[in-house]
Amino acid sequence: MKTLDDLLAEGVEGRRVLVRADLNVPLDGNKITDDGRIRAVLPTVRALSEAGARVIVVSHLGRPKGAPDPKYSLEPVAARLGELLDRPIAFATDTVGESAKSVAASLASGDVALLENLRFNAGETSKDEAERGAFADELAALAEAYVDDAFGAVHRKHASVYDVAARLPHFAGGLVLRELEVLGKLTGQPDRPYVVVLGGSKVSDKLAVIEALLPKVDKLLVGGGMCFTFLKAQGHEVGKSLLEADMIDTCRDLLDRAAGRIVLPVDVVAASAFAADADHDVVPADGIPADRLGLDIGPDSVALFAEALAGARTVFWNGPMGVFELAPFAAGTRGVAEAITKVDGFTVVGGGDSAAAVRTLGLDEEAFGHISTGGGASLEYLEGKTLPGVAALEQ
Ligand SMILES: Nc1ncnc2c1ncn2[C@@H]1O[C@H](COP(=O)(O)OP(=O)(O)O)[C@@H](O)[C@H]1O
Ligand SMILES: O=C(OP(=O)(O)O)[C@H](O)COP(=O)(O)O
Repeated sequence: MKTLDDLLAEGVEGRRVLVRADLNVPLDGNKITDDGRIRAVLPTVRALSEAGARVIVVSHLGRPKGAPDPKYSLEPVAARLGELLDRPIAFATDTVGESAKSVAASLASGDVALLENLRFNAGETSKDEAERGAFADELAALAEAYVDDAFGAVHRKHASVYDVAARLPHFAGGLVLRELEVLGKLTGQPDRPYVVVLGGSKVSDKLAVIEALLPKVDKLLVGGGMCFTFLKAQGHEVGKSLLEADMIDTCRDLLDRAAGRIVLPVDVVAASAFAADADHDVVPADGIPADRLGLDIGPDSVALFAEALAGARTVFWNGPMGVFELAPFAAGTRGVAEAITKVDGFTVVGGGDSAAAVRTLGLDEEAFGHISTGGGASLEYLEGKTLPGVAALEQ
């Protein structure tokens, strides 16, 4: 795999370099609540800019539906990137249209541009190879070399992650290399007990991973939006909680095969609405009222999870235990995160929101062995899957 250092050694003065970053940061309106993913890619952007490249950064933000949606504009990210780099950033209001072309053409050596959200274009995430390829052609036409430093998106077979690499000389950025190196420690023979903690809201993505991960781990603790499909599979009512109805049978099968290694919450903070000021109570996990939704794990669950973590030698955590962005539902995430910081072993937390939770809840970042920018990407890597973005860089 060629790397950014190889590209820098070739010389980039005056060359247009397309940098795929994962700038999918959490937003509250248009305010960035955690800029960790922007900071993570700064060394790459800075190195290219200082070497005289014309740097064109691209990223997705959220999951817009293949068309422009102002809610998911990268404009606030451009402003923050400019502040952190301490230089003006040219922002294109489209990704491969007139604005992007004119911004790319107007860059001088060392200049940095950010293009609008890749996912405003249906071709980016299309399952149709020709449609994806056509979009990748347009992206590739903007530059002469491609650097992938979007670790958080390397598990996606998307145009900017996969197809564009086949169209330009391609190089792995420092963030991607470092993440693969550190996470590699978990793919061999991790010290045991090996405990994985899963939560968050990308339920269908992550349920698919559990199957492959289960034989490798000693305990799998499931909280967040993930746990309700399992609770339902055990025959409990989950009210209006997040539920992946077509995965209930899969969860039942996983519970049967896990022989007690899957640990579920025993209590839940159930709320009348998805809002900070909603009525809420701690209820038993098998007693969620029909008109309520579970927005956090309860204190007994935190204690149960902490007990399972206490003797662990290796821990991987992805996905908040609750809606930590709203204060009444942050205790579960905080409690489990604190338990992980006390583990005497190698601990990794991965995922845009999980890493943001560590920082915004004021936990000690140094107490974790590694904070990864990728949740789904880390999980699929741990699962032993070939990640499309990595495969594309290797070809
Ligand atoms: N019980 C729940 N119901 C709905 N959303 C939840 C619940 N628990 C956690 N979440 C949400 O999950 C989101 C993060 O999920 P995800 O993207 O899977 O994690 P990560 O970015 O760390 O990989 C957070 O925004 C959080 O509010
Ligand atoms: O936030 C991300 O992943 P994560 O929530 O698994 O950490 C990445 O930006 C990938 O986003 P996606 O899951 O919408 O493809």
